[in-house]
Amino acid sequence: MVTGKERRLRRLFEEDGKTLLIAVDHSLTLGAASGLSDLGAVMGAAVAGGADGVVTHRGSAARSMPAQRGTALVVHLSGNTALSPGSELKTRVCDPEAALALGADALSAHITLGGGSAEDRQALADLGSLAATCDRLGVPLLVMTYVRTDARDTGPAVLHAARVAAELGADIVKAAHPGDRYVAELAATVPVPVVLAGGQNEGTWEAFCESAKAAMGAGVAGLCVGRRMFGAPDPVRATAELRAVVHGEG
Ligand SMILES: O=C(CO)COP(=O)(O)O
Repeated sequence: MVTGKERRLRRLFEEDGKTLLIAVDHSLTLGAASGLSDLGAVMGAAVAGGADGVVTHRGSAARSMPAQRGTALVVHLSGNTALSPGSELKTRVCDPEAALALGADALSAHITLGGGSAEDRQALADLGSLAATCDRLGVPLLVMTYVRTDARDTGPAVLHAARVAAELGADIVKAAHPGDRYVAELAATVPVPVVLAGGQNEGTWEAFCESAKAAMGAGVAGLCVGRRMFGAPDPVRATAELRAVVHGEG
């Protein structure tokens, strides 16, 4: 028997067990951030460049996500805006059932840990409840993990938060790049596939691709890239190049 989660996970991960996700949830936080004024064009570029999935909010999914075989839809359920301080603490902005009605192949939620005990407890409670709902509905849960820490070396906190997400039922964990010396440990100690965020669009494109290639070699299952894709001069080409990195093509 194939469970609903397994069936849907196969729409996200290719035969090689790897996935390239393009994340376009930033404009809820930031407004029409650079490169995101036309979300339909960005999503079209993700599809044209061969992304395995697109992560976006419900309104954008309904309006702008092409119904394209081979490109999974991941609906992001968490949000907050930078109009007020504390935008890293998210609230639930979409029900799982509403996301499934839009055709979601997976759901995505954000947790930030390290901001204080009360905030951590709320994030853990919310995640526990959402993971149970995803189990009931047979839909995979991607958890985007973030940490607030004063430590100069954020690697251990990144690893801990990623492990927390898996402990509570995430099927895929997204983490920031924890630093070269922690990537293999991240992949080895989180018992579900880990995808790395792209991060700020800074440094050269070549250096980013080299770092992503090294991370793939160290065992991560893929990438979940936003700003470096939609901030690129040619987002279709950027996606295709990331696809080659993730799937070891070319
Ligand atoms: O998943 C992501 C945002 O939700 C990744 O975005 P960035 O690549 O811009 O860090």
